[in-house]
Order: sequence, then structure tokens, then C-alpha cells
Amino acid sequence: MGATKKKYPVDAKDYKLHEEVGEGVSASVYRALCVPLNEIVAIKVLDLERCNNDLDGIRREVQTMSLINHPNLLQSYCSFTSGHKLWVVMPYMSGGSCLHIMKSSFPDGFEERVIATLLREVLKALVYLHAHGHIHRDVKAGNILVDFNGSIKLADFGVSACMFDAGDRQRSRNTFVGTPCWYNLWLCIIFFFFFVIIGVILCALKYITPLNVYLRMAPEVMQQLHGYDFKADIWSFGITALELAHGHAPFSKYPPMKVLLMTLQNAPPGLDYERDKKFSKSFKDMVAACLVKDPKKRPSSEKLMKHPFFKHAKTADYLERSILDGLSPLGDRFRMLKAKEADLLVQNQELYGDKEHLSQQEYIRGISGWNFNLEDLKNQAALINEYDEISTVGEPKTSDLQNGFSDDQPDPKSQDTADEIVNLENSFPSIPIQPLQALKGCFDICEDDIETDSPTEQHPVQLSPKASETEKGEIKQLERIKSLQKTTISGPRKYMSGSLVPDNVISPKKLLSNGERDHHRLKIQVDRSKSGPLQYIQRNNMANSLSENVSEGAVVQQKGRFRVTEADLSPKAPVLNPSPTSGVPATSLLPSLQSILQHNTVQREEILRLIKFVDQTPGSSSGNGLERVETGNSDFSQIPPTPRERELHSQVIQLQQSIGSLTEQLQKQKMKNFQVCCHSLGVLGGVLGFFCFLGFLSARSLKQSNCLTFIAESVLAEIVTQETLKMVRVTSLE
Ligand SMILES: Nc1ncnc2c1ncn2[C@@H]1O[C@H](COP(=O)(O)OP(=O)(O)OP(=O)(O)O)[C@@H](O)[C@H]1O
Repeated sequence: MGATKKKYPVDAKDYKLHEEVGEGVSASVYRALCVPLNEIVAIKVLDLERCNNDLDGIRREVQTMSLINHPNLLQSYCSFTSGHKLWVVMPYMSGGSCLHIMKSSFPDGFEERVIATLLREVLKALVYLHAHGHIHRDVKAGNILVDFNGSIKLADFGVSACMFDAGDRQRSRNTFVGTPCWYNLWLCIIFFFFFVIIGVILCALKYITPLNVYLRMAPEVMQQLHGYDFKADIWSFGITALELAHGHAPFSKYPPMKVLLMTLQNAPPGLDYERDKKFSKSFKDMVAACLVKDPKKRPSSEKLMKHPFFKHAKTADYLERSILDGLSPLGDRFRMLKAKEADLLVQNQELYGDKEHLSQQEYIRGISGWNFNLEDLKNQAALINEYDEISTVGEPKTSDLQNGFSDDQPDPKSQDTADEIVNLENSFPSIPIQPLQALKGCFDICEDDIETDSPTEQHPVQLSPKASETEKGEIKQLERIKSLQKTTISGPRKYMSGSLVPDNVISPKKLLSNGERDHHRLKIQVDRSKSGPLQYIQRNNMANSLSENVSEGAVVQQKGRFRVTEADLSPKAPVLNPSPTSGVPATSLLPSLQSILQHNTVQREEILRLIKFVDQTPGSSSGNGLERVETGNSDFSQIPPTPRERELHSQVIQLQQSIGSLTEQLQKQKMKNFQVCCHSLGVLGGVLGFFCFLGFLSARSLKQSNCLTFIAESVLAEIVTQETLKMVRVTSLE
């Protein structure tokens, strides 16, 4: 009492913040020294920017908090703002919260007598609050603070709701601050009579049906709201009892929305007769009495106080001895717990992602979500589906479990892709690449070449009757490779980047003349300075030009924009020097060369399409190395456009047309605006002129009237003068 009469300064400069001793959703609590009073206090620093409520609302709540006067309620000494932070100065409770004590020393909860002692003190606070028309709405172990001497205070009164409550809960909460029941009653009576009068009038007018609905609903809804909110604290009280008994709130490992659903659907949680054998029957009964879903059936705080369970309660000394003994300073404990929680969070996030993080946060927040505000629950339940989808990521669905699947499984599409990758990986070792490796000495064979599929079925390798058994075997092997690759490798990949051509590779280019060789070398050097795809385009193109050079023949087929020559289809080898430069017989190279030539055909088509595309891109006309490729290959102007190109072209034309018409419209509109402007200016000018004329007239008339007055006055003066003279003359004659 004496402490509350002290004048606590309301300036941040008068307080020296020490270590952090607690953390809430949007507030941090510090141990601090009140310098002028030389007293240790606790300061709760609220970030108002993270708060839904307005500053006045919070201030009002904090003021209410400062007016409360009960030994079991944490009073605030004073509060003030510092920047965008609100500082609430309170007594320092060196034992910290029950949640902190449990986490550091009693992870499995307290023993029954401790719980009874703690809960009795909390219930005393609730009785006081309810009797004064207040509800706490945040009863939880984290808000039961213990002082050095074992005295208990219920904290976070009033302010907590603003930190994570919004909408209906906040509104309904505000309704009950002060003496809400009386306001509600009067409002109810006024509305009742208002509707009765309207009803009577409408009854007379035979409009009775719709109004009856409203007349029945309104009092019922009000009654329910009123009955509900007071009992919410009793529910939370029951949950806190379970929290203190087990070390954690029921369902604390689930995400908040799941808890809400479980609360609505499942039977209320309670002390298990089997698992919680160590607890007395009276404790179990007390918890069961609090955790009744129907708020009307829950006892009031006053009635609950008479429950036999609280007969087990002991004194503050008992608490000091049993739970505070050997505890390290609050700041150290808090730091350790925070570090532990952060570790746990990281671990959980690694394991389960954000879902567990949410659960953890909810657990840190405690059981403030435990209430039965129907509107609140309805609103939250409306979000459940959406939330559930997010929150159950990583958790197997029941149905999925039944089917042997979990949520983690990707959809069939991605599964296919995954299978493809697995198949691909598995297929690699099984591909005998020796034949192609054997070709490395003669050709630029990169990994992509190996991976590329070729139209084997369309152009089967024709074997000369003279081919030896080894050759046949090699060809068969090669075909096997191709068929394997076809089943495992998807299309686009094969057109991506390729490897660089090593200088020392003996390639067909080496079989060309010196001049040509130099030219090709130059090309290769240019190629190396470019990125993968382009390089590959050029490289393949080079190969194609080579094949064209060496196997130019009559066009037998026009495939889109590119021709298939006899040489492409011919089983004959390109003009090759059969000299054993590579040490491999030329006949064995033949089928391989054939297949390379064929897959180049497919690639060439793709390359030409890409070149065309690049060519159409603005700013890519010259100097990019593609010109050479283009000119070296074919005349693109003669290539008929693809349907897509035609479609794009027509779209461009349409767009150009619409731009033209829009420009025209804009011009017209501008013209119109100009005309309207002129018109309105004209009208305005006319009106102004008219008024000027009027003014002029009035001024003139004024002037005229002035003149007339002047004249009249002069005439009058003249007359008066004349008359006076006459009179003077008459008088002098007499
Ligand atoms: N006066 C105090 N003395 C010592 N510790 C305190 C005091 N007030 C609060 N704490 C500690 O700080 C923690 C957070 O405080 P508080 O509950 O008021 O913040 P909050 O933002 O409202 O948190 P929440 O909304 O999660 O309840 C408490 O759990 C408690 O451990």
C-alpha cells in the first residue's frame, strides 16, 4: 500500500534499464532501477507500432490497471510513452513467472500442494476482478508471477488483449470494462420497447412475421454474450491448472487453429484418472468443473473458491521453500531459457518448418486462446481450412496415412519428375558409352552428344552385308544406347549447353585443309567466349555445315524450314579420310557417324528456330556471331513462317492498328477537350461580362443618383438662399 503512494517519475531518463527478464508477444520486461527512489522495479516496454489498438485505448487500460488494488494483482505504478514505446512501471517479481520456474526446474509440473497454493491466490485475484466487473482474459502460468518471498501476483491484466486481439474479441472485451451489465440492461430495455412499439404498429399492418425473428433473437444473443465472458476466465483457470500439473498446456504442441477445432469437437481436456494418479480426486473434480464447455455450467470464481481442492493450499513461505529454493537470478534464467528456446526453434524449423514454430509461439503465448467466445471462434473457424492447409505441411494426413502416403509426398506430376530423375540416375551406369568414347578421337563428342536421342526408328542404321560380327555388335550396342536414352532423357535438356572442344582432339576438322582448319579454329575460339547454348548452337551448326559440305546431295524431304538431303538419309559415310588417325576402323565409325548426323538434323531444326528467334529480337542483328552462322547455312527469307510466327505477326498488326485508332481517338478527345475549354471560357467570359455590365450599370445609376441628389440638394439650397434673401429684403423694407 505504501509503495503505491510513492510518486514514480514518468520520464524514461529517471529509470536505468538492467537486464531483460521476460518477453511477450509485443512487449519486453526489464529489471530496472528507479533512480530518484532508488528502487528496483520491472518495466514492461510495449511496442505500440506492433499493437493493434490505439494509444488512448492502451493508456485507458493501463490506467485501469493502476487503479486496481489487490495483493494478488500486479499493479502498475505508472506508465508513460517514450518514442513509440509505452513504458509500464510495475513491482519487480524476482521469482519470475510460474512458466519460467517450471521450464527451468519443474519441466513435468508442480506437485499438488504447490498448485493448490498458486491457484488459490490466482482465484482470489479473479474473485476481486469479477466482482469489480473486470475480466482478465489471459490467465496462464506465464502470467502468474512469484516474488522473492513466495507471494503471488496475477500479471498482464488488461494490456495483454491489445497485443494479439483484434476485432470482435477486443470489442466484446471493451463492452465489459467498467459496469457493462448495467449499460447492456438499459440498452436491452430501450431496444426492447423500441421494437415492441414498432412491432405493434407493424402487427396492425399485418407485417408481423419478419419482426418476430428479431424480437426473439436480440435478448438471447445479449444474454449469451454477458454470461460467456465472465466464465472465460474460469475456463482459462482450469487450463492453467493442467498447465501447472503437467508443465505444459493441453494440446500445446498443436497449432492454434487445431487447438480451437479440438476444443470445439473433442471432449474438454482434464486430468486423466490413469495417467495422473498422483493427483487427488478433488483436484480432478475442480479441473473438470472449470472445463465445462457450457459457460453457464461453469462455477463462478466465488463459488469455485469454496471448492475442497483449495483446502490443500499452503502459505507463501511454503512456496518460497518448495519452488524458489536454489533458483538462479531471474535475468540469468531468462537468458538461458531464451537460448534454449531459440535452439529448439531452429531444430523444429529444420525438422517441420513453420508449423512447429507457430505451435511454439502459441505455447510461449500460453493458453490465451482458450475461450469460448462464439463469435471469436466462428471467425477463427472460418480461417481453419486455409490455416490447416498451411499448418499441416509436414504432418501426415489421416487419409494419407491410411493409404500409406504422407503430405510430404509430391503430387503425381512431381512424382513422375522425381521418378524420371531417379530413373535417369539409375540409367547412367547401365549405358555402355564405349562406342562413343571410341569416336572421341575423331569427333567433338561431348556428354550432350551421348545424351541426345536420335531418330533411330526412322532411319535405322543400315549395315553392309560385309560388316563383321564385331561391327554388328557395336552397332547393336549403339542402338541400345539410343533406345535407353530415349526412354530416360526428356527433350529440352539435350539442347542445352555442351562441353568445350579440347584442342588436342583429333576431329574431322583436322582432315580439312590448313586454311579451313584455321578458320574452324578461329570459330572455336569465338565459341569459347560465349555461353553454353550459343556455343552449342554454333558448334552443332559447324558440324552441320561440315556434314553439308561433305555430304551435299539432292533435297529429298523438306522438314519445316530445313531440307533433308540424300546424304542425311544415305547409309554412306561422309567423305572421310579413312586413314587410321584414331586407330579405329572407318567401317565401325560409319553407324556412329550416321547417328550423329541424324541427331544433328533434329538439333539443326532447333538451332535454326533459335537463330530466327534471336534474329527477330531487336539489337541482335549484327556482331553477335550469329550472322556467320546464318549466312553459312540457309536463306531465312525463303523459310515459310511457322503458325506461331504468323499468329504473332497478326497480333502485332492488330496491336499497331489499335494503337493507331487509339491515337486517333486521343487526338479527337484532345480536340473535344479544347472545344469544351473554349466553350466554357466563352460562357465564363459572357457571364463575367454580364456581371461587369450590371456592375457598370449599377455604378452609373449610383453615380446618377448621386448627381440627382447633388442637384436636388443644390436646388434646395438655392431655394433656401433665395427665400432667405427675400425675407431679409422684406425685413429691411419694413
Ligand atoms: N513485474 C514483473 N516482474 C518480473 N517479471 C515479469 C514482470 N512482469 C512480467 N514479467 C515477465 O515477463 C514475461 C512477459 O510479460 P507479460 O506477460 O506482461 O508480456 P506480454 O507481452 O503481455 O506477454 P503475453 O502476452 O505473452 O502474456 C512474463 O511471462 C514474466 O515472466
